[in-house]
Amino acid sequence: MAHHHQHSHSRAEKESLSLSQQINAATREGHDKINGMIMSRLSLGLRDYRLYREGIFSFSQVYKTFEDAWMAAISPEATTDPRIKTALQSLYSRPLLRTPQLVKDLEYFYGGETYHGIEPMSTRAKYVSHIKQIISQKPHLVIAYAHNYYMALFAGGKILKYQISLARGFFPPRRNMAEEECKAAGTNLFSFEVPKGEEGLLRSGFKDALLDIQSTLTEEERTEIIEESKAIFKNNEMLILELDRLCAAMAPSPKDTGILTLDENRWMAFIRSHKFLLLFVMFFCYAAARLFFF
Ligand code: HEM
Repeated sequence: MAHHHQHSHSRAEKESLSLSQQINAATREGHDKINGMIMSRLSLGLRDYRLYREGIFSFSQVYKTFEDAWMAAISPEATTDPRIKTALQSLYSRPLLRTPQLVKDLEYFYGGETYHGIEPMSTRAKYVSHIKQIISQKPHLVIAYAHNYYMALFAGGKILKYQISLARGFFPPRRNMAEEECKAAGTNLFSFEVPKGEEGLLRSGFKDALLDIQSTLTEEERTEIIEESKAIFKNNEMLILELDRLCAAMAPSPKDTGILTLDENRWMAFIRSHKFLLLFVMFFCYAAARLFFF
């Protein structure tokens, strides 16, 4: 009886989950994995801004592609289904857009250097063409991209910004710019051009708008948004693995940033690289104990 009650209760709860909560629940595993992957690479990226800028270059391509596709889908001449067009218009908020902010970050980190384009056969390029194609076929999938890539900035993004701001000597000096100015010039990705203290309103504004429009979506569209969210986390992983290859080809300078990331892998790596030493120490202790006590 009690069991039955509990069961129906949890089912009722599940049915009342908002689309945002359903996305978060469906991507929890993927999220935890990417979270670990990014945090364990952060201290390396902060040793050399050339590694960090390679990373934000990848993500700038993602934001630019879905934001451009979004603008196209809600423009007056777009042929988007009016129902979806209205939904995408009500989610739109200019200060959320990351493309202009990432352009500023990249301009700062590249300075006078020539900015490389996107390599045709790269993971980035494939992800970009996937986003273009899927959004042109199913414009409601903009919601998956917007939810995951904007909400990310209000949780993990805050933590990243804080860690980046602590990194000593990370921000490359620029002519006529004090260190604080450099810091601001390189972290636009994580800042929103709204009056101070109103950032939370951007986040809640997006969530409220999504709550308002979710009932205008069909069951199938909602399912597709959840499925695409899972694909987004898989694709983020692919981007990170590509960055590993790209960064391995660049030699980071060995200076330490003093940033310790939450990283259990460090211990595993220590044990792996010192296993013979650890074995020897254990054997030695055992032998010493035998010698003394028996
Ligand atoms: C590409 C990478 C990432 C994406 C797309 C992403 C996306 C998201 C999304 C969509 C949420 C749910 C937010 C909400 O509904 O309000 C979230 C929550 C969160 N993320 Fe991330 N995230 C990413 C990386 C990270 C990283 C690297 C960290 C680690 C610092 C992190 C830490 C968190 C935390 C602490 C939460 C809040 C969890 C909660 O409230 O239950 N995320 N993220």
